[in-house]
Amino acid sequence: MSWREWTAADCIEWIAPPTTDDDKYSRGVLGVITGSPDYPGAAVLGVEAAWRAGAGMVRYSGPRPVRTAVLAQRPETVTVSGRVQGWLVGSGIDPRRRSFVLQGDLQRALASRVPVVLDAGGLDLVGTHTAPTVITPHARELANLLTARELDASVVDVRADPAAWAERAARELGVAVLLKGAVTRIVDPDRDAYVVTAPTHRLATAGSGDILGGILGALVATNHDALAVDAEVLAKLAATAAWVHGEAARRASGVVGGGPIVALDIAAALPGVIGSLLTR
Ligand SMILES: NC(=O)C1=CN([C@@H]2O[C@H](COP(=O)(O)OP(=O)(O)OC[C@H]3O[C@@H](n4cnc5c(N)ncnc54)[C@H](O)[C@@H]3O)[C@@H](O)[C@H]2O)[C@@H](O)CC1
Ligand SMILES: Nc1ncnc2c1ncn2[C@@H]1O[C@H](COP(=O)(O)OP(=O)(O)O)[C@@H](O)[C@H]1O
Repeated sequence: MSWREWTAADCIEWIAPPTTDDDKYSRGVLGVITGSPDYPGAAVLGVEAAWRAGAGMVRYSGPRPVRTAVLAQRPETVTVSGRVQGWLVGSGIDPRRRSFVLQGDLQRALASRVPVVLDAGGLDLVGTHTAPTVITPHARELANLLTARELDASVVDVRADPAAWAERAARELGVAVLLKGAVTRIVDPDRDAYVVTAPTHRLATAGSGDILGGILGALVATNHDALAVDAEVLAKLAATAAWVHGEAARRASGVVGGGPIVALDIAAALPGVIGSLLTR
């Protein structure tokens, strides 16, 4: 299998600017089930990134205190259920502590025949999906997921040969895989394989992966028409999300002379990155 470095030029096709005929629904509605009383921030970060990456609407579902935190940061967010064209599920959820209500919401999302981004505490739901799905593990999460499926892999194994394990996971689980790291690898079950090399290690900061989930969720929602006719688009959207994420972190850090950034800084830099892709 050959892995190709994904570039800015590759991203352009997947960054759809709104047109005269668009409204918030046609742009793409992202449904988000993330966060928990232990990790409310993960929900705030993912929702913020989804808005900043161009979703037409973000619908958030989660426990009341988390909803309150999400709305405090981003009052544009809708918290009633309704039609969605993409799901972002799992960031900031502890898979061992999912409530009955949450379990029902997750099952409905996975059964809804709408494309899904599965992150963190939603990763174990892979296999119950009914539409094109991309999982976004880091090395330890991928090792845990594979081991739970009796495909024994340690974090050391995954780190030693991330490409092979990402490919194996895509094949065995029937989903696109975005394996996070300083080099992010994206592969789909039909073997399209892309690499995104992070332009800054400042990305390695808590909550950065939650931001990536929001970007990818927004891209899934805004490209719902293309995804409906070709599931392979999902790997390209995932590679675009990783590239945009890295570039936003590079820009955010540049503003402070190459210094430290926090996850929300990455989200704040997204409109500039997307705008400059559109004017290339
Ligand atoms: N502000 C927030 O609410 C935040 C919530 N977060 C959420 O916290 C939950 C747990 O996240 P973590 O996965 O960091 O779990 P933990 O912080 O519980 O770490 C679990 C284990 O995974 C290892 N690990 C973490 N990142 C790794 C990597 N890139 N490669 C290999 N091993 C790695 C750690 O060393 C640790 O042994 C997730 O649901 C996540 O979405 C995090 O994103 C941090 C910020
Ligand atoms: N050393 C590194 N250099 C560049 N990017 C990194 C590095 N380590 C992690 N990343 C990126 O930072 C993000 C971290 O996500 P994740 O592991 O989910 O953390 P969190 O759970 O705190 O959000 C991922 O996009 C990953 O690719």
